[in-house]
Amino acid sequence: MILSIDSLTYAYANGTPALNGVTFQVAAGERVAVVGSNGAGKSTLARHLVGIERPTSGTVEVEGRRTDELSIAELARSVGFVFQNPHDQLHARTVAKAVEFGPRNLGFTAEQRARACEWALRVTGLTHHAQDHPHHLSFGQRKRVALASVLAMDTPLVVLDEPTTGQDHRSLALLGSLLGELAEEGRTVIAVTHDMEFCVQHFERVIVLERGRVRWDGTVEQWLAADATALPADGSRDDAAERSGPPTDLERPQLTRLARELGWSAPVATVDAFLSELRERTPSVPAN
Ligand SMILES: Nc1ncnc2c1ncn2[C@@H]1O[C@H](COP(=O)(O)OP(=O)(O)OP(=O)(O)O)[C@@H](O)[C@H]1O
Repeated sequence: MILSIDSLTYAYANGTPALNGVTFQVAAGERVAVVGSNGAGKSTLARHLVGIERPTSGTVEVEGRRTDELSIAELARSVGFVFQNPHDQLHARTVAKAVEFGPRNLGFTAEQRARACEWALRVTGLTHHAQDHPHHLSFGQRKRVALASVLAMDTPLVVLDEPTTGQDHRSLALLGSLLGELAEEGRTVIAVTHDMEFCVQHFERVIVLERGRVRWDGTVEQWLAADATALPADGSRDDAAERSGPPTDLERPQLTRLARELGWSAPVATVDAFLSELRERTPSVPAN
């Protein structure tokens, strides 16, 4: 297992509880989407993976080593973290320098640095912006610079916090093919996201967080097909969650919800899958 989280509980200094007994493991090469409503604890969880936060109790192990025994610099060799807001990450005067910063800190040779940066700029579509000042780019482009600067560090685990925010259609396609490329290389990707279409298209496993707990953990197919009122992953009932109803259904893709409303049993999540199911049910709908 590249990541092993056991009974992770965390409360902020002001006493706000953010995580409550989170337990799951991730195998090398998996692509995992962490979803859940505002305040569920997703970003807090992501920050534990890079050591920005440390557990109040419980453990987080990356590549078999407990994160509370490692410095942030040591963890940076194993985990790359792309912040939700690129401002938190970009301090260099050019895009190229921003992307080179991490590999330089990790002690890459000049040749390794050049290769890693060239690749990271290319796969994020930024080669032509290498000499631009990051602050002169759009928000979506700056997010891709932040992504490139993490990819260039060549870590086995990459954690993305809301990667699709501010990305246009072309950039989303680029991000999708990049995730495919990372998977082929056997790198592990964990993304915190509110973007259900993105989650269904590019991830194989979904973890639903709710009020600091794991409410659901399974494959994308199981998640699409699951009953929205399913019990929490640990089999226990959370009274507070019960009172507020089952929010997980709201987090499924729009097309999945539409297909359910139409009474279709097959889980459908993309336009192609929807059309194919529709054509099967309604022969009068022309094939394109
Ligand atoms: N710096 C902080 N100090 C105190 N409480 C915080 C802090 N950051 C987050 N929290 C609280 O911790 C809980 C979990 O927040 P977190 O940001 O991890 O949720 P999230 O699932 O990432 O939400 P969102 O989808 O809105 O980004 C919330 O109750 C939030 O108000």
